[in-house]
Amino acid sequence: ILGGSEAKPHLKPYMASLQLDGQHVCGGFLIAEQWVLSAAHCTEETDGKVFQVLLGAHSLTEPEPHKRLYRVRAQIPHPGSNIHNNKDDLLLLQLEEKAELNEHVRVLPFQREDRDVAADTVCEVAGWGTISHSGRRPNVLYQVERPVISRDVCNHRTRHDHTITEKMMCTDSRRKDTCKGDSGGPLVCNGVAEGVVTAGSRVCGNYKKPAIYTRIAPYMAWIDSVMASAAG
Ligand SMILES: O=C(O)c1[nH]c2ccc(F)cc2c1NC(=O)[C@H]1C[C@@H]1c1ccccc1
Repeated sequence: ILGGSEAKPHLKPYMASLQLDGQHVCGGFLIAEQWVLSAAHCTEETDGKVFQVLLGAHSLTEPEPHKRLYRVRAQIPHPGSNIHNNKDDLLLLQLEEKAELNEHVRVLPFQREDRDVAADTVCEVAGWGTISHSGRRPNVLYQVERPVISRDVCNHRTRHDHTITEKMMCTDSRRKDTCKGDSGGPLVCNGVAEGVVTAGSRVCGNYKKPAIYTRIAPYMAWIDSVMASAAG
């Protein structure tokens, strides 16, 4: 997160850290007791290794009473996701067991109505991603508020040049922005998850390259069917 601030501990109890060998790789968030939503690109350089999911954390390094690392039973990237573009950049992770819900671990509802969030709506995004242009990695959760920008502005030739589909959305990236390591985390607007930070590599904090999110509502049927088919 660039230009943001340390999150108030445990005010985002839905946040997940996807880890490999104890290292944070990407963000994610709890959409059901046994399911975390993240970004498919985050599995690219993991050569088939399975993530572990840290829930209930504020600090990645300090011991905290409600922090718990969960094993993952299944990792399901959206079938349309691929390494060449940002399309369908979603990843569902089924935890080995239901997460123990409490003040520090909670499910975040996602938007089920497929309608664009109005431009200029101020949303918030959090993560353990880089907090400086030099690539400094925080050990605590950071957050930042960002206004939504219209798809037309985001698709401008000098911005993302018509690559933003109706299943994506953008936020202004002038100074305050998401960055590497924040991918997979939720864009929360009025208390509801509207988007997932895409994990395609992009420059951060440059107003000419707005942040891109996968909108969640268009994938409601896929999410529900995966969770229903693997239930039990
Ligand atoms: O965050 C992303 O956009 C992104 N996209 C990917 C694609 C493949 C992939 F193997 C990883 C990623 C990845 N995450 C990262 O590189 C994480 C490791 C780096 C990081 C940054 C800040 C703080 C901690 C760790």
